[in-house]
Amino acid sequence: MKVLVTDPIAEPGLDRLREAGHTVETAYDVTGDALHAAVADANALVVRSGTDVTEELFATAEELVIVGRAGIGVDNIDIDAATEAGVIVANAPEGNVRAAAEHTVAMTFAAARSIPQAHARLKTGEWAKSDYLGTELNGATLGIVGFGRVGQEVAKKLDGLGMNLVAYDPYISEERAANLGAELVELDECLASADVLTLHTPLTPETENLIAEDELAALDGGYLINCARGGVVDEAVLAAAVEDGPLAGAAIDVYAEEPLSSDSPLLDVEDVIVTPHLGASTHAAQENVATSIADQVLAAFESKPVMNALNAPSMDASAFPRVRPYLDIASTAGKIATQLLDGRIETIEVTYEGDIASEEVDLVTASALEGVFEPLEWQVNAVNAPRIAEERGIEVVESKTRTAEDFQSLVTVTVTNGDTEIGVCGTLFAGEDPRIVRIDGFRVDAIPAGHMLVARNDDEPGLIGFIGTVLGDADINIAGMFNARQVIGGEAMTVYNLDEPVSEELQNRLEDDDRVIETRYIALNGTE
Ligand SMILES: NC(=O)c1ccc[n+]([C@@H]2O[C@H](COP(=O)([O-])OP(=O)(O)OC[C@H]3O[C@@H](n4cnc5c(N)ncnc54)[C@H](O)[C@@H]3O)[C@@H](O)[C@H]2O)c1
Ligand SMILES: O=C(O)[C@H](O)COP(=O)(O)O
Repeated sequence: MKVLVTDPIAEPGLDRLREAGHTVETAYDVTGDALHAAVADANALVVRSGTDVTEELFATAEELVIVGRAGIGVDNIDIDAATEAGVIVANAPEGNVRAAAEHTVAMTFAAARSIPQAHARLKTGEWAKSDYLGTELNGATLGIVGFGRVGQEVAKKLDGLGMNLVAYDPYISEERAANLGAELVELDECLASADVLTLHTPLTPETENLIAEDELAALDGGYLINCARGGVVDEAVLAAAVEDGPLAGAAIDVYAEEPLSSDSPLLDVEDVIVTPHLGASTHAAQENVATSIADQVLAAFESKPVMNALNAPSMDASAFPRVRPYLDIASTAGKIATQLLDGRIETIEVTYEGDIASEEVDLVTASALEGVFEPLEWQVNAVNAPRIAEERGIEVVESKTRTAEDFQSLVTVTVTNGDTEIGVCGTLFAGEDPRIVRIDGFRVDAIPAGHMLVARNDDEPGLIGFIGTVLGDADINIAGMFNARQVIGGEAMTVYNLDEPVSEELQNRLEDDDRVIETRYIALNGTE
């Protein structure tokens, strides 16, 4: 597999990929056509914030399985386009949290005590002691906008230094905030009470320019710290607010456009301190995020759950071995059910019975959907199958019961069109041997692999012989067969495992016999 790395990541991450036998190609500062050419045959793309991963890039990157973001923010990656293209997007949301929080604390002190300004003047020989009278953080109020991982880590650190904490975050509980000593408030109250306002939200349509002229006016006399994302605060307005407006100062690590242009108004204002997006730049953080992303790339290559996938079902790695064997059986049951249903699929139900019902089954359901859509879509996988269902207006239902008749675990995929429904039920004998045990209410025992023929016929003597003869005349060997009926002399279903495919012409020959109601040929794994 080829892993293309377009932003610098730490060597231990690259080593992990190489040691697993993959080719690692680095292409830093590459954009436009050169980037498109480099990604064309890549199976994984690893980035930080420096690469724009766009819809156009996904259109070029036909071999791509995963985009790994060695860090937190994914605003540079078009996740919707990735999902459409069936590509997993994963980040490393924990590895640089401490580094980002430490940088925020450093920037808070730098702003409150004018450290960079005083430093620069002393370096030029000026002893400007009387020009700098700072703000003491002990006893001052810290307003935190966005109380997630980094915001909470900053809260812990600055609480320890004697600051009072208020936080604005519409998506967390008051209890969580209170446990960390912060009072959860609305944005206006947060701005009004803060001496230092620190931003820790992602950049989203909702947070873009969240802090503009009115908000900075409300922060009257305070400092603004942004180590989250450029674009959350309006930079021109901020520069003016520090230059001769309501703010005492600002410390900024991230910008709407990076690298920051040399004509940015932020650079002209002495009390706006700037760093070039250094929040995650510590040895420890870079090693953490690089190895985390390498592990996730390797998991994706091996079709294992990707721990921090943002657009695909993920699961606890320790539970995966219990669920893994059901992925194939669910996908196969989905394929068979779809091929047996006449007409458009309107709903898909995935039912879990027995032991499997106690597991996390998102991944199994995604696999069942992948199977259902496989005959319909050119490129479908567990990442985009839920999206395909949604786009087609197909309702997906998941249900669980703890009992499973005579089996340890059963997974049933049922597809419906109006009043017609086809359910295909699979299990694993002895925990590993896949079997289809029910099709449309008929109890069967079929090996779900290779070439299958499902025949519905009258339950009459000689019928099985007739089908066997027709197949034999066409030189098709029967590897296995299971016949089922619900009542004697009623309708029967026979499932054949064959060594060769069955042509339409042969199916017509079978169906020309009045006793044969219909036949369906299904090609499963291993039939290429
Ligand atoms: N400067 C750096 O190098 C650096 C390093 C790490 C993280 N970051 C950035 O820091 C930010 C926070 O990272 P994190 O790991 O804490 O993310 P997180 O997802 O853990 O937390 C983000 C928080 O923002 C909240 N939020 C979302 N929309 C909001 C809104 N409209 N108003 C208020 N709160 C809102 C969410 O509820 C969540 O609690 C991200 O943008 C990340 O990219 C920057
Ligand atoms: O979101 C992040 O993880 C940080 O902003 C770090 O970005 P970087 O990896 O480009 O330094």
